[in-house]
Amino acid sequence: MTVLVINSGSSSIKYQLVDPESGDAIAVGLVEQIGEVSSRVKHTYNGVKHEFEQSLADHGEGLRFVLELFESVGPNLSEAGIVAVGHRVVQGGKHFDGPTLITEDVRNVIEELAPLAPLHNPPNLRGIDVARDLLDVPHVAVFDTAFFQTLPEEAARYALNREVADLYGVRRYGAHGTSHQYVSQKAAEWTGRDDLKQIVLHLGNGASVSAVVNGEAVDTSMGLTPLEGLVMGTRTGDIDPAVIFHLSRVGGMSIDEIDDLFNKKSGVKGLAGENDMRAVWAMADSGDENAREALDIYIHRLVKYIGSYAAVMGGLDVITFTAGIGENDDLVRAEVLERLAPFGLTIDPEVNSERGDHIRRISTDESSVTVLVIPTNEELAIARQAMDVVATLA
Ligand SMILES: Nc1ncnc2c1ncn2[C@@H]1O[C@H](COP(=O)(O)OP(=O)(O)O)[C@@H](O)[C@H]1O
Ligand SMILES: CC(=O)OP(=O)(O)O
Ligand SMILES: [Mg+2]
Repeated sequence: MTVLVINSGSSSIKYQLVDPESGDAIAVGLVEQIGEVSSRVKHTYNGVKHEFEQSLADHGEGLRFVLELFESVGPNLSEAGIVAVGHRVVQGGKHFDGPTLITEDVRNVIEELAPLAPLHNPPNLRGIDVARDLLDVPHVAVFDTAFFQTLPEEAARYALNREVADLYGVRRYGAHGTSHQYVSQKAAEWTGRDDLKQIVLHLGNGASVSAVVNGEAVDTSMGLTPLEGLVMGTRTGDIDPAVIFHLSRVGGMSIDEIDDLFNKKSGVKGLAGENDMRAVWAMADSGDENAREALDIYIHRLVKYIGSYAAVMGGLDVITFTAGIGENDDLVRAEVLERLAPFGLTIDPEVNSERGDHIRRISTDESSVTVLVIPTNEELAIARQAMDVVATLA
């Protein structure tokens, strides 16, 4: 019994054929640079990595190519015992508080919500359409926003005119919820406690932080769209909204140009010229002042959120780092935690510099807060949630 999981990002598709019970991945793959002159595809099956360079105009073409790879390289999908396809969908608005069977109506709601995740929902939808066309099994949407449906009103509502906000559905929906939920549950299991005050730092290309009390989210940094909050690979995160008025009135920029600037040309890339943290550290090490400043701004924003979420929760037991940067970048972790030393956080540098896919505690026995590194696994979480829906269909 297997589930095919499709995670379409703004310019990539991550996919896994996974056994939801054991958690074993039978095949995993990644399509990158979709829409550019040449896209890169990596497909791993039976321990062998197959790589391709291919022109793939959009996510639909990308997914078709992937499904053909399963035929040519394997495993053959018609013999793989697929019982469901799980789709990551970033924005579910107020409509969905859990995994949902994709019907025509559900598909149309995901389409209507596209303006609230313009970089994510359209590719999510292309993946859904192509996969539903080619694979005749239940398709389940797992929403990034679902875990944040419990946010208290004080965290979810902006101090924006109530009538306008309600008319246009303007509130904070959050994102990356599947990861925040998976990782916070793992932290509870690891510590053997479910009464924790936790901060989860999901630091990938997109990045967000959540405050979780007793397993429920009470605040998170992404808002109406995945643009709010932390400094990200290419996104500004928090910024005074008056910057938009200024760039429009004084800079003569259009709304679409500002949207593109904030989402794709800002963040670490807009400050340092590169968005991969490995490149940014290398630049900073060789004396590039803009790169060093980009890191300082990135770390400053993280420290600010950690402090404010500890205050919101009235205490803090566990901080967990996850996703590409959170799991792999020991220098970011060390600099963030160094700045929290006045609050009694102490770090074990040796454990912090360990590499690998294992859960580890990087704080010392004496530390006032337990600090963990926990690899996220959105694909496994999506597969298991898809199975929960399939179980209700029998
Ligand atoms: N060894 C590493 N050291 C530092 N940063 C890393 C390392 N590996 C990956 N990253 C960072 O992780 C990012 C990708 O994270 P990921 O969670 O896969 O993002 P997304 O899901 O948004 O594509 C890269 O852009 C890079 O900055
Ligand atoms: C919501 C979001 O930012 O997702 P990603 O990190 O995959 O871009
Ligand atoms: Mg991601």
